[in-house]
Amino acid sequence: MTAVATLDDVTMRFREHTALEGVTTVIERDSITGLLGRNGAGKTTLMQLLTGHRVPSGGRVEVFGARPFENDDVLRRICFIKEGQRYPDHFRVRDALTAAAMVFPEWDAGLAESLLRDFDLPARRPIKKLSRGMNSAVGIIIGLASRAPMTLFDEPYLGLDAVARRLFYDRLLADYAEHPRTVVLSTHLIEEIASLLERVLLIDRGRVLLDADVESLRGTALTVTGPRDRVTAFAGHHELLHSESLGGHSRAVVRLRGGATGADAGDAGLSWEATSLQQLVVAMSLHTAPAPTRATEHLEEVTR
Ligand SMILES: Nc1ncnc2c1ncn2[C@@H]1O[C@H](COP(=O)(O)OP(=O)(O)OP(=O)(O)O)[C@@H](O)[C@H]1O
Repeated sequence: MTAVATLDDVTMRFREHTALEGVTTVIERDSITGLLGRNGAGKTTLMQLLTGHRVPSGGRVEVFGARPFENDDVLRRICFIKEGQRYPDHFRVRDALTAAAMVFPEWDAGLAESLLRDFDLPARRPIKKLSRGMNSAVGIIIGLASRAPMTLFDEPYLGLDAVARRLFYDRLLADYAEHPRTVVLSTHLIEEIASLLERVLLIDRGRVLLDADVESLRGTALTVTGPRDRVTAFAGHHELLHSESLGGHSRAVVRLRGGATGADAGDAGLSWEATSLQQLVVAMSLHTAPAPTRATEHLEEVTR
């Protein structure tokens, strides 16, 4: 594994708010990493650190072996497509592409033209007159045609319809296969992009909750259902992420320990199914959310 970027014990504070705390991770060369997490988890902040838009309050960020902040040698190898990207008021679609062609050394004009056709974008229309989804498509075209060694997409699909999103995933995968590079993609549409991802970095309230190879995650999380006592007994041997009960029946999401498999759940008299990446992310994020009982206790304290 070769690292393109490393974050070492990184903290980012905004006055009294800590957006990231003790984040240590590696972004691998030529991989597609999904940056996941709930609203306000710290995904955009992490991308801003990787792209030199911010300097960490603590710890060290390195990209291509150096600190990215005000480092042209690093920054010219990075393309950052931000959520709701803005362009100069007078820019037409064509102007945005011409400007991008000057900024990115690996720019592929042929790819940009074919993407323009794919997304059905009018090259001469002023960008401020584009619909929200068309505006997002401009960012996606720039991100893909830049062929930047590290490309970051921060929730790139505001307003994009399902067909255009599918187009994005297909074109990304096809171009990535021919021109491997490092892609980091933040999204809430986990189910849609799960098959694209090679790595997943899950951030929860500023901390890393999961940093793993997607392949290695497969089969390690199960959703088991059955009589409550059996589910409880089985979950006791593994890491319980989430559970719900109705009458004497329970359903639980567990991360397996000790090389266990679905067959072990079957032997324990339970029904089981593999947990999808989305289910796993939701269960893990809920697992760390403040417990309702604690919130209630706090409320009671305040009322008293
Ligand atoms: N400039 C800032 N000043 C103060 N707080 C900030 C600033 N930028 C971000 N934050 C806070 O840091 C936290 C992380 O924000 P961030 O935008 O990184 O989250 P996110 O994971 O990208 O969220 P979303 O999925 O909603 O886009 C949030 O609580 C946010 O309010």
